[in-house]
Amino acid sequence: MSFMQALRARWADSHSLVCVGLDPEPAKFPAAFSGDDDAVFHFCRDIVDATAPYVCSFKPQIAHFAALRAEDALERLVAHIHTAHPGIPVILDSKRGDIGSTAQHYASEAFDRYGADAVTANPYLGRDSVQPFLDRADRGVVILCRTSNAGAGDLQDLLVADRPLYQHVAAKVANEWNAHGNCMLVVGATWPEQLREIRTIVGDVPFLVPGVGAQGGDVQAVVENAKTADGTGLVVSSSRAVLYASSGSDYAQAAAQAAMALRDQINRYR
Ligand SMILES: O=c1ccn([C@@H]2O[C@H](COP(=O)(O)O)[C@@H](O)[C@H]2O)c(=O)[nH]1
Repeated sequence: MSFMQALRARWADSHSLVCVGLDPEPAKFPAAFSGDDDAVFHFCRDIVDATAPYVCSFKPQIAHFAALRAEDALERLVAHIHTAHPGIPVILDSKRGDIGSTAQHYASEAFDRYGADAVTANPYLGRDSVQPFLDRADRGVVILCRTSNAGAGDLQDLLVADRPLYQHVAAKVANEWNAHGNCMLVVGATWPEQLREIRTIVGDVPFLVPGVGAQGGDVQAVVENAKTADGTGLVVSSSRAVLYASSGSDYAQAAAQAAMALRDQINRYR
């Protein structure tokens, strides 16, 4: 089954558009993990197991593992998700992009080393830099379009032929780069108007939407502005608000509660 087929099946089976982001920060782990040499894996595994019933996907962010020299924990975590929770796709958030010969290795890193079902990619080197990802038709390619951060507009809003650059990215991905039907776009929850504009440009291309929870994005505006006609089309990602919902011994239950509450909040507006 391809990534897109798996995502659609999971949207239906879980009745959830929630993606839990896996951004380990040991300083925020509960006290029980102090002295645990494999704390990154154990903490993330507990979060995955507790939140799995409420999610359509998981999104590990690679820098959070690499900075801790925990790439091995990331490999084992993705393998754990596939084994313990088959059918839940994993989106590796690595925002890669380089000349084609190097991008080939980034694609292999995401899909062959880590076993991700999809990967985030940076479009600003152009199509050849993303082609090695696009060519893996069974995997997803999630392309940065209008990011959630405060400075997103510095470059993404620059007018090119009378349209903001992010709209060119949206149109190019939807009309040219999505030949295998394996593309998604990153559009931040913090930009409701842009969510609506981009949905108009790209039809049913799914969005990965970070920025709810810790970044303050408005869930109602996200869903109402960016869902597709069938009430799907969105992978709404939250990391810190779920992972660190409690720093006590109830961390896993608190994470499950936060994921479930986000699922229910989203579903109210679908
Ligand atoms: O535009 C973007 C693209 C990616 N991210 C990533 O998503 C999570 C957000 O974490 P929260 O704790 O839910 O704020 C993080 O991994 C970012 O690197 C993004 O925020 N915005």
